[in-house]
Amino acid sequence: MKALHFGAGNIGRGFIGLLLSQSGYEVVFSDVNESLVQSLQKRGSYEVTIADESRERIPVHGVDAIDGRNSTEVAEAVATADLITTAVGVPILKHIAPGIAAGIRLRMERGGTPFHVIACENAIGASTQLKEHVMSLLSAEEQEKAALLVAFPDSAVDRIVPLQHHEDPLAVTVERFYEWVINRSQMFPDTKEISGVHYVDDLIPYIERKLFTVNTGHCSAAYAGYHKGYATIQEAMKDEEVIGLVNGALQETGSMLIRVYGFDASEHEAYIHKIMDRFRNPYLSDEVVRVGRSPIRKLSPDDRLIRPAVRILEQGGSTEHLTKVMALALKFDYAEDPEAVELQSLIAEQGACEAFVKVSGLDASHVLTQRVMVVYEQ
Ligand SMILES: NC(=O)c1ccc[n+]([C@@H]2O[C@H](COP(=O)([O-])OP(=O)(O)OC[C@H]3O[C@@H](n4cnc5c(N)ncnc54)[C@H](O)[C@@H]3O)[C@@H](O)[C@H]2O)c1
Ligand SMILES: O=P(O)(O)OC[C@@H](O)[C@@H](O)[C@H](O)[C@H](O)CO
Repeated sequence: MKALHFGAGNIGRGFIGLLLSQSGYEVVFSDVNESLVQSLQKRGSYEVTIADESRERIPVHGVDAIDGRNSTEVAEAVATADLITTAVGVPILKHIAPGIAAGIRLRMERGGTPFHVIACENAIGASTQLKEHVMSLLSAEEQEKAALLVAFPDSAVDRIVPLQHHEDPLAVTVERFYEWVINRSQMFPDTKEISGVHYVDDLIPYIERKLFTVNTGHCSAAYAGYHKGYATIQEAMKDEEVIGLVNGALQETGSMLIRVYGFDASEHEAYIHKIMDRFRNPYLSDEVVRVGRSPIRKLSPDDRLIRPAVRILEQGGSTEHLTKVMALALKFDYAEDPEAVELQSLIAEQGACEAFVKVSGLDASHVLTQRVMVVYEQ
């Protein structure tokens, strides 16, 4: 069984590639980073280290790589893979869509077997987004045929994998915890299961719980930590004010999630505590600028801040802490992050309110916009 995985980065190697390999797949990575591709081709293996007291080292053998810029090679790999996964970042999905569409065409011509494409990105409905990009490249007739050949089940992935600074470019250190949930109802029946994956019929409660707890809390620590001059999440999570903000934001999203999905309140509280402990993991060093990356995406309507806050307000709840995190996100001026640079220019040219309105999709008169502006000015 061959799995083609787009994105040989942190999650690609440290999570998805590892699990697929352990599940018996021969993993082929497609990446645009030439040196990464060459190292994987040359060595055919890499090592994952678990960030806890055990420092367990897990070898991943039998891997290969292709150059993601070589469209012929990508299409051929798509045409012959048993499974396709991605961990490239949501904005990159549209760039890998042409290769997938070309591979589907080849597969249709050759009468290939049905397969799944699973986007392992931090977004609601990432595989569905990828499907829309791919389908838009096929004719109406091809789309009809493709629907019988390829399905795009959505998924939720959770494992903290920081930026890696090892001598070995392929080595990757990850936390022990992981969770990979896939929407079974969007899959072809009788498909081989990936070991370690939790299959569910309704993914929405899982992806929202993950995104609005792990990622909401994480970016709260990142933006507050950056503002206070901390380099890592681990440093920021020693500051009582940051802890208070993270916990406050998670109590706000937590009350909303409990109300919408009927989660048990004490189990959800334990989930929050466990996540805050994961942020503190002393065996990891996770830079605030990684976790805060792409503030425009993080402040977009369906992401980890705006979507839960709007729903909380509709329920009559408090968004005091989330509002503060949004104002701090507007202050994230890290010069090496293209979205932070873009956001800061927007603020400089049009003012913070107009910039917030543009990225969040909310009106200037929306109560959330007004509250964020009050905190921002303070
Ligand atoms: N790191 C984490 O803790 C974590 C956890 C859960 C989910 N995620 C999600 O996983 C995704 C990847 O995150 P990451 O931290 O691994 O990022 P990363 O930057 O380490 O990896 C992304 C990889 O994609 C490659 N890439 C870029 N364009 C490409 C293209 N056109 N074709 C093929 N490869 C391409 C890059 O070269 C890079 O190697 C993101 O959506 C992120 O939100 C990350
Ligand atoms: O990858 P992003 O930019 O959506 O979010 C940054 C981190 O919060 C994220 O990568 C987490 O480490 C991960 O989602 C944990 O499962």
